[in-house]
Amino acid sequence: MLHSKRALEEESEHLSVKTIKLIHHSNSENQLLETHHGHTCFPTPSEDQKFKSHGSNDHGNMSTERPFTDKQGKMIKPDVVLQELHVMPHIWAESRQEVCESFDWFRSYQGGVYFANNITKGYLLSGFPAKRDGFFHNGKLIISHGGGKAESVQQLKGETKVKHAEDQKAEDKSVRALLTNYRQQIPLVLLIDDRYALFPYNLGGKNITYAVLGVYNITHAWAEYETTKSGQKHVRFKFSFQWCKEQGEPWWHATKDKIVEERATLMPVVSSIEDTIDASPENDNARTSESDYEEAMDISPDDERIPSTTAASPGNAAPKFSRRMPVKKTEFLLSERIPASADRRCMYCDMRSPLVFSVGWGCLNATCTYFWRLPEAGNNPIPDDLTFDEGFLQLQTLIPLDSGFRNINPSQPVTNPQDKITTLQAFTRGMHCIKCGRLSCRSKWEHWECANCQNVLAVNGAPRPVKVLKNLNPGVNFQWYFVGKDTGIMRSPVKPFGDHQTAGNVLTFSFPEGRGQIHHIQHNSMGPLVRLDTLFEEYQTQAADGSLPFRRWPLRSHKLRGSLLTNYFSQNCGVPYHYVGGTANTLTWEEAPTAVVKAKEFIEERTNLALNKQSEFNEVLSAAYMEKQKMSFHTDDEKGLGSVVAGLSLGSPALMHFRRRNVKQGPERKICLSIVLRHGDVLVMDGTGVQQYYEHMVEPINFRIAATARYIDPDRK
Ligand SMILES: O=C(O)CCC(=O)C(=O)O
Repeated sequence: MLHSKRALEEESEHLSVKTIKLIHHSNSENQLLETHHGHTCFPTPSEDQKFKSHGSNDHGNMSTERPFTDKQGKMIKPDVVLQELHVMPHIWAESRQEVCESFDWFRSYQGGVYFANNITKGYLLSGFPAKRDGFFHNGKLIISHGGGKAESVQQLKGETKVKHAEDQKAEDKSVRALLTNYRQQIPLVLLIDDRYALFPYNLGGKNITYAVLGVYNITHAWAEYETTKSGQKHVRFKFSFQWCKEQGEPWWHATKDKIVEERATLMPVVSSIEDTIDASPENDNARTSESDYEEAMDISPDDERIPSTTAASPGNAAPKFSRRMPVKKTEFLLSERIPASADRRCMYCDMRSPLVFSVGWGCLNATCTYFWRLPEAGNNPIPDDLTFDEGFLQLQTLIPLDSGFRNINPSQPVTNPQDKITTLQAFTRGMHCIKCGRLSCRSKWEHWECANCQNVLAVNGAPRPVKVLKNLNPGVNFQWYFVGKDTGIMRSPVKPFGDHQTAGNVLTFSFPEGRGQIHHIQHNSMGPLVRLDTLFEEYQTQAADGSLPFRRWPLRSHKLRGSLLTNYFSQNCGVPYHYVGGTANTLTWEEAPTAVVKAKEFIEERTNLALNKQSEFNEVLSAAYMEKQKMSFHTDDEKGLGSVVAGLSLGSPALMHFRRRNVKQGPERKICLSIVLRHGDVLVMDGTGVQQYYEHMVEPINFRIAATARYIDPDRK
């Protein structure tokens, strides 16, 4: 159903029907746009701005020419000259991750509609426009389709693949959420990326991939039939979004001599801030396979809250994690809104639909038998070549914008928490640079840094003593390990070991068919705890002063726009480790921070004593996990890797899981072995088969540091 009956009844009265008059002045306040036959609506070309054809556009491009795909999916380059931007957007980014980690209003890594509790918070205008999408009044009125199910053309390994369209339904999650905003007149935030073909300005010229347009209200919602390239008709939901004028003029309207008033002068956020923790995007990791990557990106679109970067002002007390949607829950009656266009009730389905096209009124309720027909033209189908009705494209008077929407700039991170704890989830969120507007991920442990202008926000914390972390409950129903049924994994009896200084227990798990062993070297009360407690603090001190440069490194393969950083922070010493940062992330042993050198010594001592064999390591990857960070499934299949990999755990407990690799979904793909790693434990993966046949992941319960030692052939090719 297009609208609820009640909502439609409450909607506007008819207005006069006029056909749109084309005005040939681009970038003018009153500019109306032509609907091109069989193509997307786009601005009428001015002398220097010619848009020849708008079709699917799925390729990012930094030049002023925009690429499009033709009907066969072949790239074509129309002679589009984009206008220069005279100001930077107030909020912009180069990668999708920067947006999702730093901007409260859009946290969707995959879809274009970000919603929670059935309310849309952010909507991304990107490639794959639908017919009759439009950018009117220089972006104060935008017409776009509801998310998903569109026909799309993808270039995969040199091959063009067409993903066929399907009918959208009012119950589809993203359509449903957009309809809620429309019915309740809840504003939302529009963003664009550089693939959005209707934005007539050159984002690429300023290295902008994503830009936040601002806050809009949905003034109309309706359904259309769209004929796809393969000639089939599919239902598409369309929405018209109108700029909320309380924001002042849109930033892209600035001309050389008239810079638009800064949005910072708008009213501050007054919505309530709550201490709630939202689901962390698990955008891990450097060695992940495609399916893992997808799993890692699987953030619930029904996320309950709008996450906030942090609380309001620097230097304040405790960090706040999220803020609720500043929405009045009482349903707004559509009749209270000043109607702008002619709605009519369908005599067959009794539902109201707006008058959208100059060709005349037709029922735009997709479930009606007379959907997409013209009652005044013998119920003939609405033709494909359409122009918008002039009245429909007029700007409406909207209800005043709720104060909670008047400043959508992310608040600045808390840099000086009273409790000095700086490893909470809030500290993993990105920053919005107040100097240049860029959103940046927290990629460095020691501070936030703008990826554009290097503006720095210091973090004033203190090392966390291990005593508050090491006894945290891992939240599983086994104390030490879990072995899956029918996995063929055998466990040896607990074997104590020790000498005059140190002691512990070893548990060995043997994978079937000689695929290797896992040795869990546990510390016990006789273990070298003080030494390890000090080491945990030393790691933190050196990370905080930057002498141990913990970084989140870009993944080498992923499907997102821009770079994608690992979920955790890491630093490598010794032979470069290509999977995480390579040489850029590596210090030689001469330069190595003392914490790492001590960790390596401890791992060697412990491994040799417990397993009674001499292992030689020449590389240590240290990883630091703030609250909710993890390392997802991967294998250590670095070229030239020796057969023994041994990792020391410090800080909070963690769960380490193993599962078969290279097997399809099904029981064999399930986790076959889980081990609880505690402060001071060393976990040894023994045998090349462990990496060849299994993959592993680590999920810390809270703040944790790990040092994993390997031997890597320095002469590997
Ligand atoms: O955090 C850990 O203990 C796991 C480290 C790990 O899996 C790795 O470095 O490959």
